[in-house]
This record gives sequence, C-alpha cells and structure tokens, in this order.
Amino acid sequence: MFEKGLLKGKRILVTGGGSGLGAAMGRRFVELGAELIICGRRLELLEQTAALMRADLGGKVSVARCDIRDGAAVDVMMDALWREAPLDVLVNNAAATFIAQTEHLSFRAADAILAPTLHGAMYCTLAAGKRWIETAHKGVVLSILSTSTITGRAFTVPSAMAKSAVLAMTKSLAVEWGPKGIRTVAIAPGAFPTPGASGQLRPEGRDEGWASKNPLGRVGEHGELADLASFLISDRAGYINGEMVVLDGGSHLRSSGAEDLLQWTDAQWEKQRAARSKG
Ligand SMILES: CCCCCCC/C=C/C(=O)SCCNC(=O)CCNC(=O)[C@H](O)C(C)(C)COP(=O)(O)OP(=O)(O)OC[C@H]1O[C@@H](n2cnc3c(N)ncnc32)[C@H](O)[C@@H]1OP(=O)(O)O
Ligand SMILES: NC(=O)C1=CN([C@@H]2O[C@H](COP(=O)(O)OP(=O)(O)OC[C@H]3O[C@@H](n4cnc5c(N)ncnc54)[C@H](OP(=O)(O)O)[C@@H]3O)[C@@H](O)[C@H]2O)C=CC1
Repeated sequence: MFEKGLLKGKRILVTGGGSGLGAAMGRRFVELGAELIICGRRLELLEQTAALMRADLGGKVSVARCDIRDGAAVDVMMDALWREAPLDVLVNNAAATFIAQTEHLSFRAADAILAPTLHGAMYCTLAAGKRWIETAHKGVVLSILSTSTITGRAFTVPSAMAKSAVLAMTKSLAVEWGPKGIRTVAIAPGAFPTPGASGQLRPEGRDEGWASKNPLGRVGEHGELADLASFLISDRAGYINGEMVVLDGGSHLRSSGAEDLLQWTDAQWEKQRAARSKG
C-alpha cells in the first residue's frame, strides 16, 4: 500500500506498544523502515513483542519499562531515549478502561482510568514536546482516542472524559506547537478486538458482539489502523494538523456502542463488580 521506506529514518515511541493495537502499529512502522521503541509496565511482555518483531522483520526495536502515570518516570525514559537520539514521533496509545455504573466508581477507580489515559498522554506529550522545542527538532504526536470523543459513552465515563481531553490537547497544540514544527494528530478507532479491550469491555453476558451494530457488519482489522497511523505520522501527511480521523466503519453514526448496557439488571451489574473483586 505504501512506498517502501515510508518511515525510514523515523525514531518512534509507541506507549503501550507491547500488546494489542500498539503492537500492531509498531510492527507496521518497522515494516515501513522506522526504528521503534515500545514502552509499558510489563517488561517481559515488551521484550517478547520486540523479539518477535525483530525475528520477523529484522528492524531495530527496543523496549523501555515505564509507568506513564508517573511523570518523573516518563522524564527518565525520555532522557534515556534522547541520549541515544531524538525521537521523531510519539504515539500516545497506552490507556485503560472498564465498564462500570458511574455512581459506583470510587475516586481511586476513576483515577485508575484518568491517570494513564489523560495524565499519561499529557506527560509523554510534554516530555517529548519540550525536548523537540529546545532543540528545534520537528516532531509528530499521534494520539489513539475513541469515538466517545464525539458521542460520549455511558458506563465508561472516565475513559470518555480522558479521551475527549486528549482531543482538546491535540487541537490546542496544533496551533501552539505547529509553528515550532510539531504536528499533533489523532485517530478515533471503533471496535478493534484485542484481549485488553474485550477483557475490560465485553464480559460474558453482554449482548451480541460489536460487528452486528456496525453499518459495515464487521469490526476493524488491526492492519487498517496500522496503515492509517503510518500515513498520519509520515511526511506525506505533513499538512494534516489538529485533526482526528475516525476509523469505525460508520459505527458512531448509529450508536455510541454502550446502549445495550442500559438494559442490564442490577444483578448483572453486581455480577460484573464481583467478577472484578475476585480478579
Ligand atoms: C464501539 C465501541 C468501541 C470501544 C471503544 C473503547 C474505547 C477505549 C478502549 C480502551 O481503552 S481498551 C484498553 C483496555 N485495556 C486496559 O484497560 C489495560 C490497562 N488496564 C489496567 O491497567 C487495569 O486493568 C485497570 C483497569 C486500570 C485497573 O488496574 P489498576 O491496577 O490501576 O487498578 P487497581 O489498583 O486494581 O484498582 C484501582 C481502583 O479501580 C477499581 N477498579 C479496577 N477495575 C475495576 C472494574 N473493572 N470495575 C470497577 N472498579 C474497578 C478498583 O476497585 C480500585 O478502586 P478501590 O476498590 O480501591 O476503590
Ligand atoms: N481495541 C479497541 O477496540 C479500541 C481501542 N482504543 C484505544 O486503543 C489503544 C490500545 O488499546 P488496546 O490495544 O485495545 O488495549 P491494550 O490493553 O492491549 O493496550 C493498552 C496498553 O497500554 C499499556 N498501559 C496501560 N497502562 C499503562 C501505564 N500506566 N503505563 C504504561 N503503559 C500502560 C498496557 O501495557 P502494560 O499493562 O504492560 O502497562 C497495554 O500495552 C488504547 O488507547 C485504547 O483506548 C480505542 C478504541 C477502541
């Protein structure tokens, strides 16, 4: 689909790149010639993912253990990365969510979502942006958001709040940092099944799957997201700034994707809370 070497010479950090969509995007970036760094909390998972990519693709892939909820840890990671060479692209992909009746959320539960999804994305963007600006280096920040930024989404309210805030960051920095050579862009994926998303959002007992509610009758393929991400971070998209591209088969035009949960009984919600407390 793309010219060989579309991302050659680009050094890219994907947060949460050890699993799911982060790993799928990272793999595609390496195929297109980029140097990749993936970060997350689980070092073993990161190393497994990186080893697989190196074995399959032969590119340069390294890992950084980092909990992006901790701003100081983000700075330590960025310092270490910059000691080798500046990044060219940051992909804010790491996030967390779970379904819950909002009135049952404790403050700690709300923070468990807001901290990685909002604060983590902000810390990483700040840490990369200030280094780019100090050295007049060009950069791109791609944030992986959600169609909840357009529709809102019942039962995942902290996630919808955090993603909407990161969209506001994307639009605001497009204006503030555009003149400094930094583009900020975003993708709002619809349903792209991953173990992480399915585990948190589709417990047993939820009605029929995501595909049946989609106008195109299917969920997204990881390669489709990886291709869009590759284009948006490439120089070919050099005039796209402050934009969020929706990649959901038109699903959000029909439903936010959470309305089935309005029919859940108290017993179902109790079962859901109990499943978590046993986990
Ligand atoms: C068409 C629809 C398209 C779908 C769009 C989807 C948009 C977004 C999708 C995604 O983000 S998918 C990514 C999903 N992946 C993850 O969530 C992976 C990362 N997950 C985690 O890190 C954790 O699982 C967690 C969810 C953040 C929780 O881990 P943490 O270690 O931070 O929490 P704890 O210390 O165990 O608990 C803190 C606090 O939170 C409460 N809590 C945790 N899980 C739940 C739950 N499932 N339900 C209710 N409450 C929960 C927990 O009880 C603690 O609160 P207190 O009890 O101490 O008050
Ligand atoms: N899959 C889908 O249908 C959709 C996904 N999205 C978005 O796509 C992105 C990827 O989701 P997906 O691949 O499905 O889910 P995953 O659960 O696989 O990805 C989440 C990643 O974030 C990392 N992460 C979580 N918390 C932290 C933290 N505190 N510090 C560093 N890394 C962290 C996790 O690694 P670790 O636990 O090792 O830290 C994990 O690799 C998310 O932003 C999600 O909101 C949006 C819409 C739909």
